Amino acid sequence: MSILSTQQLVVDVPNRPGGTPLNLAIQPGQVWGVLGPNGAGKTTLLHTLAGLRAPRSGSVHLNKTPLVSLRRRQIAQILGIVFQERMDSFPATVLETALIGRHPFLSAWQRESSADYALAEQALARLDIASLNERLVSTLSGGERQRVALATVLTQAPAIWLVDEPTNHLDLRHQSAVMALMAEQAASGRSVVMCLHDLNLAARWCDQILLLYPNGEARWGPRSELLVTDVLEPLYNQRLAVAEIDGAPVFVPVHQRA
Ligand SMILES: Nc1ncnc2c1ncn2[C@@H]1O[C@H](COP(=O)(O)OP(=O)(O)OP(=O)(O)O)[C@@H](O)[C@H]1O
Repeated sequence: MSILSTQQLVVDVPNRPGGTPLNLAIQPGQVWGVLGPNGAGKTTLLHTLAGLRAPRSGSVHLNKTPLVSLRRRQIAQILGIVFQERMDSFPATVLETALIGRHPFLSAWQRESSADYALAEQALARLDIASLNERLVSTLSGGERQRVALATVLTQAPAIWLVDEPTNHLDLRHQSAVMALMAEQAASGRSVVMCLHDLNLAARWCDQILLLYPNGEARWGPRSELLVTDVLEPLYNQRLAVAEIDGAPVFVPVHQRA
């Protein structure tokens, strides 16, 4: 399995002078939650970890090789990304879209094999959208599109998942199912890094936490050290109440009256 690491990484957030250099090692089996207020740089970090955006300084390594020295295809054989925003510019069906997950493993003119189709169909069934296989993605609801994006990466079967808001647009049952899928991926020796706004999903499903502050500062470590009100209230500039439910902390914003 693969290790994604950063050495003195400062992400290039426009108009921000600097930030805490990140020295992270994302190990197989780990689920990382990246948390922070709007604009803190979560998406920018994810794009930098994927090699889609150059860092301000420092570097990202995939299995000790600098990401910049790898070809996109080599990266895509190991690392899968679920973006927050998607441009579905080509008319494609759900099944055709999921099959894109196999493209890093095919040569330029090679057609998908029956094994590739089987992987895509299994992934779509796992995301509960097998009945939509023939539908054009452009006709799907927001939650259905989100599940197609996740099924495409599941078809890719990467060792490292980078996921921007995995539960975007999903109803409660599918939120829970997708987080369980991420945990399952980690349990099978893969690693998952996901940006989250929902502290309660992070508290239940992530074991490592990275907090990004609007001024570029960062803290990271085990969930038990960082998902506490003393740390989270200043991060979000928001008072929180906390209770334990079903074995995990649940955070609720407390309205401050003027
Ligand atoms: N191309 C760009 N030009 C100017 N500013 C940009 C550009 N891309 C990102 N930014 C700014 O960089 C900052 C970090 O953006 P980013 O999308 O990484 O934040 P985020 O933590 O993911 O936010 P959110 O929680 O709202 O999704 C934001 O202030 C954003 O406006």
